[in-house]
Amino acid sequence: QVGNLLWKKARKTRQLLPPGPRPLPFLGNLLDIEAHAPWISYAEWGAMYGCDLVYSRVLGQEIFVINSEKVAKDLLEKRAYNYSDRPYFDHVIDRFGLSFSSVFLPYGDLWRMHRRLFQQSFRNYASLHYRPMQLRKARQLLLQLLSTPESYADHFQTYAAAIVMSAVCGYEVTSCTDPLVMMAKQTVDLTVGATAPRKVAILNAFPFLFRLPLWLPGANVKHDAFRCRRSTQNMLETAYRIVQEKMHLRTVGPCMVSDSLRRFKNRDATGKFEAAIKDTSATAFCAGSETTSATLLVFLLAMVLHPRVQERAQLEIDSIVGTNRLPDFSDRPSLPYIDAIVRETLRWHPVAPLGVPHATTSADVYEGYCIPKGATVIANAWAMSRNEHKYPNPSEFKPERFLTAEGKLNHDTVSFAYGFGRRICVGRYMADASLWSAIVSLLAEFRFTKAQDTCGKDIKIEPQWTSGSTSHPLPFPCHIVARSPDMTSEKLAQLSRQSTLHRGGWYKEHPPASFVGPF
Ligand code: HEM
Repeated sequence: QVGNLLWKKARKTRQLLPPGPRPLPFLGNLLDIEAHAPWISYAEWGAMYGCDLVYSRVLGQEIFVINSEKVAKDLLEKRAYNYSDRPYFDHVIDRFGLSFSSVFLPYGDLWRMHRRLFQQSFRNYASLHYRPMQLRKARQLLLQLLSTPESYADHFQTYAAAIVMSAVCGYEVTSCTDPLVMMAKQTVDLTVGATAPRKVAILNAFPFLFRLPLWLPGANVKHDAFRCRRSTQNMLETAYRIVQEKMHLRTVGPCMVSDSLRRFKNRDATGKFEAAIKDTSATAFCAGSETTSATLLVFLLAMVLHPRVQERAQLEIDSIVGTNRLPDFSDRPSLPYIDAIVRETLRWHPVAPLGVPHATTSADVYEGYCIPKGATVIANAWAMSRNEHKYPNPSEFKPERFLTAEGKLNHDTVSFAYGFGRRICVGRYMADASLWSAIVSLLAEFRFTKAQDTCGKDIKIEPQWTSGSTSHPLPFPCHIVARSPDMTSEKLAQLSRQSTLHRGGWYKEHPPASFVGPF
């Protein structure tokens, strides 16, 4: 009650509100926000008003944007009990068939059940089990890239999806035309488009758009919603069915679904619990594949634009690993520059620039500013990545930022790229290992340069970025070539087999105590 009164007063006087451009009646600040890159508008407001917390209203939605890690930690972590809900865009989430997703669940018992299912398989030590599989997939990625380098974006997507599908339901992806990969890709594309912040705000404010006849302009929303719903439904059923069939045939290896079913076999595996298993698997397919492949695209762009970084990384790999085998996780502690590249990639262009919005469960006051119950609270990872004090010349790609004077990794893990508090990304340990294994393997075997035109001149790259709930570079022209001039698929496959045999015992000899990861 007191919170509500305070909020009414704050809205009226604007004195207790964080700074932000004055909203128009009804539309609010819709027109002040750059549609393609809202994170840039919010970061600019922060700089303009000299405040790390800015306020905007968009079509009746109260939005508080956090532009610094300090404020994000103060609110989303230290006051996590109040900042762990999600804004409920009922019209959008339900119509697009996304209410299954753990990412959008309100903070409550069902979310806790989902989170527990994830944690059992993806917490830091549990995710170590997936490392041999991640390396195997990284080596498949090398082979695919060697045969069709121009399809690099598809290969990254297949790599990311193959890891998630293996970890979640023990499904082995064989090629980029795998039906489950195609299904996941279609669902992810539709979901990322559906959850673009501006679109969500508009559809939430004008739910009648879902009811327009299909021939009217703007009515494609209805069509998209239908496709998205059908696609997510397919995903939900498919993942679960695959595991059940495999369990029936006793061919399923360790994976999230089979582990959950086994762990809870004495419980009633129907109803709520069964639904939660289906929902978490489909969530992982969507949340885990797009983000990882998008980050690999950012990495590739950075390598093409920064040949010196690439050379230094390859020198490091050659001196530690040599050229007779491929790198593996036992090399990780000796390759700090590679880890610095992983971190700089996450920082240089965070693929979830606005994370996923949190929401308050009660009204709050922070540094004299009033934040109402049900407010949307966004952690602007993009603004955090542009912090000039922490990252001088932030638009430059400089992995050295993450190294001490002695060449060791510093303590900055760029954790803001994975969100904050109780809703922090539950797949971050697995994501980190997927990024590392792909990046180190790619650098060990390939050289990435600008493509050349018919006159032999470098083609200038002007990166175009996608916009939605995630952002990554659209495919750009580049030249990907094996470092060894006589490399063939057979030789690469042989190298991969040798490396696996050579280091096969490592995981047994090095149980979780040697966990090397960023968190
Ligand atoms: C580079 C890869 C990845 C990035 C950058 C990333 C980033 C994020 C971010 C920013 C959030 C929102 C956190 C918040 O609300 O504060 C999130 C949530 C989430 N991520 Fe990831 N993620 C990645 C990979 C993965 C993977 C591999 C999985 C699954 C296995 C996954 C599963 C999830 C789930 C389930 C949530 C929702 C958590 C919740 O609401 O409680 N992510 N991720």
